[in-house]
Amino acid sequence: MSAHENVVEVRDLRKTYGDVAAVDGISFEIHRGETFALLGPNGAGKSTTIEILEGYRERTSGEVRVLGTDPWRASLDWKARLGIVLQSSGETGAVTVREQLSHFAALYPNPRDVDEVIAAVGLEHKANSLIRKLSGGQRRRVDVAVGIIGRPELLFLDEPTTGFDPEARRSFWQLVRTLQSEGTTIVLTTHYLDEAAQLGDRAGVIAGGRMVDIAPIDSLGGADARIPIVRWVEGGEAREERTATPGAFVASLIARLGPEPENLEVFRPSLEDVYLDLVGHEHAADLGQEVAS
Ligand SMILES: Nc1ncnc2c1ncn2[C@@H]1O[C@H](COP(=O)(O)OP(=O)(O)OP(=O)(O)O)[C@@H](O)[C@H]1O
Repeated sequence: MSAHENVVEVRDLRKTYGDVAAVDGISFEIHRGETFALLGPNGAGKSTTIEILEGYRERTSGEVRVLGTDPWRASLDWKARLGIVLQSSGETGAVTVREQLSHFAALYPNPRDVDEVIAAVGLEHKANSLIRKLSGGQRRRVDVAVGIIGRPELLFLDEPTTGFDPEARRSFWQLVRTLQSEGTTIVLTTHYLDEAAQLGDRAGVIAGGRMVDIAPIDSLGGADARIPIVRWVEGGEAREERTATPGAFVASLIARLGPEPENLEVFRPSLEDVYLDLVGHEHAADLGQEVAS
């Protein structure tokens, strides 16, 4: 069996801030050409991990290799092979969209065409607008454009679609699919589980600085996580049964309780259910906020 080429290799990574272990001994690999989603609640350690991979933050201990190099000791040539879309750029921009992209394009050895990138992020009609006059979602698209202008081998997308309207998210996903088809390796952090499911090949779930699961997205939580659940109320009490044969189980309930068991429902746990189980229900409120915003 041929081994995957690892673009990212992390072994027992730790990062402490005083007494706080922001990242507490995580290990994972990312293969060339895959999209790896890093999931986890607020404060889980995702940004710290990503910033260490990008070479922005020094680790406390552990082994890290990104494109074969230790990011903390990497050269500018190495940096030119990465594309980075930070959580927020703080970009106020007294320049136009086209000027900004031309500026960044000039820093790379083999940049993409500026106008093609502007079109890819759907900003053709804003190419000559000052960045500070754009809406929040439009500025975010400029961040994405800057991230891909250098034709990166490895692209980091840290909550890329926060603030996008639904249509803009769909077109962003389309853009990511194009990058995937060109062979770009992508590290994505997101609180939108549908985004992870749409774009990710595998996901790592971090909680409290530890990797609680790492698997292809549709296998997260293990084989049993998506076994259907039957819920009903019996004698005033909520009951629940996990069963691979829900039809037969409901038939047995009907035989016992009559044709309409109270509050009967049968459902297969969604990715969100599996995720919440993995990170613990105390984090459900964080996710709720993200979904609602
Ligand atoms: N510069 C810092 N100094 C001290 N503590 C920090 C620093 N940066 C992060 N932390 C702490 O480390 C932990 C992990 O933070 P991190 O930003 O990596 O989480 P995250 O998973 O990216 O969260 P979010 O989803 O909110 O972006 C948190 O407890 C945070 O308060």
